[in-house]
Amino acid sequence: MSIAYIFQLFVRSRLRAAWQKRNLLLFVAFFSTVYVLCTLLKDFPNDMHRMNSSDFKVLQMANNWMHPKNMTQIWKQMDRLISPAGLYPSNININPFKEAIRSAKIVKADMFQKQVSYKWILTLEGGQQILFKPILLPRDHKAKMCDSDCEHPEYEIAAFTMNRLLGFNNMPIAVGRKLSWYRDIAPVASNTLLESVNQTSAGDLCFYWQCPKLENMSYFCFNKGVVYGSAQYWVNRGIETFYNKNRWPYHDFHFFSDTKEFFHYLQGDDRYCKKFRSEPPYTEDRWFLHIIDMAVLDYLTNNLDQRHTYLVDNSSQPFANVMIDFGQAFCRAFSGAQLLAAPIYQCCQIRRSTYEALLHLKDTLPEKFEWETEDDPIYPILQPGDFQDMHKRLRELLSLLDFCLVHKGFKNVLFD
Ligand SMILES: Nc1ncnc2c1ncn2[C@@H]1O[C@H](COP(=O)(O)OP(=O)(O)OP(=O)(O)O)[C@@H](O)[C@H]1O
Ligand SMILES: [Mn+2]
Repeated sequence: MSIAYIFQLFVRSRLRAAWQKRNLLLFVAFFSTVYVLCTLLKDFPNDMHRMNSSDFKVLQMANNWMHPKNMTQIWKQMDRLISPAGLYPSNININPFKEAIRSAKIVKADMFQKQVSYKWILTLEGGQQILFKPILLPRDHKAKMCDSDCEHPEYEIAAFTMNRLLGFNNMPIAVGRKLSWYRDIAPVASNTLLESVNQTSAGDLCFYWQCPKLENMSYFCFNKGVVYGSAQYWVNRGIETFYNKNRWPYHDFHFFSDTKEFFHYLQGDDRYCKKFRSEPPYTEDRWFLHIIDMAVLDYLTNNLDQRHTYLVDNSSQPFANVMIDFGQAFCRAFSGAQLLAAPIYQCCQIRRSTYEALLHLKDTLPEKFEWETEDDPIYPILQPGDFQDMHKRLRELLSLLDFCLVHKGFKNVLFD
């Protein structure tokens, strides 16, 4: 046996060992890949909210993530995000949820005849419902009919956007949605909804509706059956409005109050605030500071209609504050706007996070608002005049708060 032969045997055995090891490596690599893929898929779509927008777009293109089989999961996940702190956490990307509300297939459509505004309740694939308020009135503010209680659903979207930008995160997600009556609604509509409209020879869908404060009914049409409106996530929890002695304590701060008395309080007298603070549940900071947050959003959007609304748990106990009902906001006919800020300037107390969000938005509001709404089917959500009024009111709120900070000191005004 020559040395060359022994060497050859040695080389061959090394090569064979290397080959076997390679197989082993391949084997390990294959199963690791399968394991990693399984882990990723297990959390999909649960992990959607951790993605940024570009990840989301890639995923959308690659996976058809709004496939019917994923929808139940998406809605379940949205429900799981609800906590006493709000309807969704601040640090998540809500674009996937907005997209789902805006485009999931409608499987059932009905009129929603609670309260007074014209609205539908739509069930989406996967079982989630949305409150859909069709836009009936022209978008320019000269044609506003808010003083007749006819609603502008686009303001629900504006209010939602501000609620999010202020970090409240307690308004159900509201986005614009474009629907075709013929394609999306008629095939799944209840008889009540079908019978409520008449089709004209031109293919428009028309109906009469009573705006509460108008003497006669108004006539509205969806041209060629195209319907634009606000689509709002329906919170599947018990929801209640806080009434006290047949009055609404939050409203006592403004337009239900005696005007003369109010101007007295405008001079910096906080007696009314003290009285309010002494009545449960407003003795508790959490509830009281929510009223201040409501006043911030109502003042910014010039909204009179909001009441203190909250979710209850299974034992009917208050669980989380929410904000709803901004369809009559941005009403120029309402002249007592400064009264909407009464809880703020009379009590001179506010969450530090709300104050800081207002400070931040003072200079960034136009770009932030644009960023949040630019892809909406009813963009621009606000007419330039309405937007400028809102920005002006934001600066006014900061001046009111500056006054408080100077007179009462930071530690008495800002709550952590
Ligand atoms: N997103 C939602 N999730 C769950 N419940 C909701 C939601 N939006 C509204 N509701 C319920 O439906 C009721 C009517 O809704 P909303 O206040 O928007 O109607 P409206 O006709 O504009 O009322 P109003 O006549 O007071 O202006 C609310 O009081 C609340 O109980
Ligand atoms: Mn309303």
